[in-house]
Amino acid sequence: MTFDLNALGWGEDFAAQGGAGRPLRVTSVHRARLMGLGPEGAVELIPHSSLSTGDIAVGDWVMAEGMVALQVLDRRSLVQRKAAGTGLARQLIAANLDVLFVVSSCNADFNPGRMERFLVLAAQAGVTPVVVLTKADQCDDPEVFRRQALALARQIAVVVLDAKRGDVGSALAPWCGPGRTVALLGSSGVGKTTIANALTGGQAAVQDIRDDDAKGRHTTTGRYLVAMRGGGWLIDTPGMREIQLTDAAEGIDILFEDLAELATECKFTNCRHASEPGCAVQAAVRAGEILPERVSRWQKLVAEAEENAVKLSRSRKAPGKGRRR
Ligand SMILES: Nc1nc2c(ncn2[C@@H]2O[C@H](COP(=O)(O)OP(=O)(O)OP(=O)(O)O)[C@@H](O)[C@H]2O)c(=O)[nH]1
Ligand SMILES: [Zn+2]
Repeated sequence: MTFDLNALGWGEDFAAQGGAGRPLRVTSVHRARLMGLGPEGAVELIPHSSLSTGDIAVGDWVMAEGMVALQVLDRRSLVQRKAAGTGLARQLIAANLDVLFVVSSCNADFNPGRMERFLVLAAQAGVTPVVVLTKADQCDDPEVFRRQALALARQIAVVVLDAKRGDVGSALAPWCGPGRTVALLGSSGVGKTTIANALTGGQAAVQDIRDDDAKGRHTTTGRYLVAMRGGGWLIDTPGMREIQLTDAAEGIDILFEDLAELATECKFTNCRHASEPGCAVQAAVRAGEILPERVSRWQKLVAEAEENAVKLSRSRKAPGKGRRR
C-alpha cells in the first residue's frame, strides 16, 4: 500500500519546517527502531544518533534520509502520559491527532468526573474532543445522557449512537476523512473496539517490524496506525488506555473555561473557592448559575494536577531518575 502525503495528514505547517530528507509518517515505535509510511510505502527506520525512539511518537512526522530518521517535525498535538511506576517521566503516546473520540455509554458507565478527566487530557494534548455515547439502543431516553454530556464544556460536540448496529462511519464522518487522524479514549467495555472496527473495517495495522532486535527479545506491539474506510487514520495504542493526568493545568482551564473566568474575579488570587470571602465561584453557585458538583470535581482535578506537578519537579531534580522507558 502506498499513500500520498496529504492523505497521510501532511500539511503546510509541516512543509514549512523544511530540513533535509523526505517526510514519513511514523506508524509504530519500537525499542530501537520505528516504522515510517510515505508515498514509497512502509519503511523501517532507525533514529539518528541525536534522537532516541523515546523522543518519537506514533503519528509523528520525521524527515529521513535512507533508513535514518534525522529530525522530528514540530507537532500539531501530542498525547503523553506519566510513565508507569514511581517515576514521573512522561511517555509519548500519539502525535498529530486531530480528534479524540471520548467514549462512554448511555448507562451507569456515564460518569461526568471521568468524562471531564478524558476531556482535560484532550484539551491538554491540543486535540479536539468529541463525546461519543454508545448503547443508545439499550437506553430508554438517550437524550438525558446527551444533555449531561453537553453540559461538560461550553462547546462540545456530542454523538449518540448504537455502535453495534448503527452507521458509525456516517455518524463520525464529520471528524474523519482523508488526512485526518483520530483516536478513541474511554473506559473498558464502552465500545471502543466496536467503533474502531466499524471505522477501519477491521483492517490490519500498517506493515510492522518484527521487533526482535533488543537482546533477541520479541515484543508484540499491538496495532498502531490503521487506515479508516472513509479515509484518514485511527491511532490505536495500548498506552491510550492508561493515561493519567500530569500537570494538566492548561487543559483544566480550557475545559472549565467558565470557572477559570469566574476565578479571576475572586478577592484572593490564590482563592480555593471554598469558604473564602469574596469568592466569585461560590457566589455563582449560590446564584444557581453553576452546579456545586461541577465545582467540586474541578477542585479535585486542580488539586491532582498540582500534586503531580510537584512530584514531577522533584523527580526532575533527582539525578538518574525519570528514565523514559
Ligand atoms: N447494544 C450495544 N452494544 C454495544 C454497543 N457498543 C458496544 N457494545 C457491546 O459492548 C461490549 C463491549 O464493547 P467493546 O467494543 O469491546 O468495548 P471496549 O471499549 O473496546 O472495551 P475494552 O476493550 O475493554 O477497552 C461488546 O459486547 C459490544 O458488542 C452499542 O452501542 N450497543
Ligand atoms: Zn474563589
